[in-house]
Amino acid sequence: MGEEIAISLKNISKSYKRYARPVDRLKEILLPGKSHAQEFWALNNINLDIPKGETLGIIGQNGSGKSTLLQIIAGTLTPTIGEVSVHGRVSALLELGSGFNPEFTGKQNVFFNGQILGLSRAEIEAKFDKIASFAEIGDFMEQPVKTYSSGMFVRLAFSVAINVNPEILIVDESLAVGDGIFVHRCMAKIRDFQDSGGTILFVSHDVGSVSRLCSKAIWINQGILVDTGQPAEVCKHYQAWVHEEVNKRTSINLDSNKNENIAANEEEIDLTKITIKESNPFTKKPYMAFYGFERFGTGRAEIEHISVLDSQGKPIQLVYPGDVLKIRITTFRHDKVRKPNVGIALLDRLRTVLSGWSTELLDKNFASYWLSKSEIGRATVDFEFIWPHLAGGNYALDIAFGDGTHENLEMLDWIQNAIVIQAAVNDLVEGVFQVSGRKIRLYEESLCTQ
Ligand SMILES: Nc1ncnc2c1ncn2[C@@H]1O[C@H](COP(=O)(O)OP(=O)(O)OP(=O)(O)O)[C@@H](O)[C@H]1O
Repeated sequence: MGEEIAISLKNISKSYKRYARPVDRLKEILLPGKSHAQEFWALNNINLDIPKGETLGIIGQNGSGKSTLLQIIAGTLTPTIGEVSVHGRVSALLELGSGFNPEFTGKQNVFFNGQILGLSRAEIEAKFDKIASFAEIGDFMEQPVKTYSSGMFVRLAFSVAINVNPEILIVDESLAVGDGIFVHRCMAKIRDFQDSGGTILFVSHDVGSVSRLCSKAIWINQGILVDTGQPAEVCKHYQAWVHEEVNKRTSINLDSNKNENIAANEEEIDLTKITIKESNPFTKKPYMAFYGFERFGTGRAEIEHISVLDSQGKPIQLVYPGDVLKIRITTFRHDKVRKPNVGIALLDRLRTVLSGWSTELLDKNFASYWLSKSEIGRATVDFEFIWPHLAGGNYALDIAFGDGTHENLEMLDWIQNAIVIQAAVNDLVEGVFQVSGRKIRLYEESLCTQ
């Protein structure tokens, strides 16, 4: 028997009307029959089957069509073309508190929302205390929601969404508005919901959360489904593309070296072009090393070589907590680099960034004494650090070479998964890492019985 499908989208397209000027909208109202609008396709021919129990991550830049897609699934928008079938009760936490009436009190909104979700009054009454206690907004429950802070809004909205026994839960980044403790409580609830077989659609720009939480991911760009698959893979492709885009916007002095692979306003994204670069876009020559690795950047300077060494400078295959590691990165500048900045990021196998640091972060003056010798040429940077008490397994390093500062950086060369580090442990590590300085003390009280 095949897997049970919770949501099926067939050839879904959605067009919106767009008016060049506000007066065009008015003209259309006053003179019906003649359209003054332009047709804008926010979604284009989306085909997707989401099995029951899946946690699907949806990524894409602003305006790519994610909310439109979710609203179609939630039933608050109808597609212009195509068929949607949804099996199960959908509870959507879309945009901050949407679906709440600002004039109603929190309590009235709980009832109002519950009814929209198909619950009877008696059912909502039975759940009300649970909803109120999870939201923890106290007396504000009796106040109109227009008086709520954005954090209170999201507390109540999430509490309603999760406590109405949905079968499909749609959550977007508005959760991040909550304070740290609340976000933890929400994540615990989301995990319980996953464990109980619920289907989740999770929209986020944070690729780390998508990799950690989701069993599958899709990437939507300009209304087109450009990638679908394992979350870590899809996130990697998306990040690669984001970097290309950032470079396109910030690139300077590159007019004569435009990479014809990346046509401006390219309609469809060809993943083979953006993820694996065998030749340097600046020199047009094969990269000096790392053929076939996923890398991106303008190529005005590149990473030539990376090695993982121990404190004595010997290559190291296996690391233990407490070992001193040196990541030796050799770079080559083909062109003038104003502020060289090398960075490394340590990632787990789900591509969660565990830690990241750069030459700029460790030493503000690093760039200036680096450049004291020559404009074009080779330089080697050693990143030395102590391997943390992480659980055993494979960890990856992304290595980046940029021109500029953290806020304004031209990515010259970024190599994903440039190095994989095999980590071992001497003792059992419960969880992701072992906290340091662990001690136990016993204070026993003796009770004298006479
Ligand atoms: N009611 C509307 N009328 C006209 N255009 C719209 C309407 N709603 C959305 N759009 C346009 O459709 C495109 C997709 O919007 P959508 O909100 O679905 O994107 P998104 O990926 O959710 O963006 P974000 O990450 O910023 O929330 C955008 O270009 C947006 O301007």
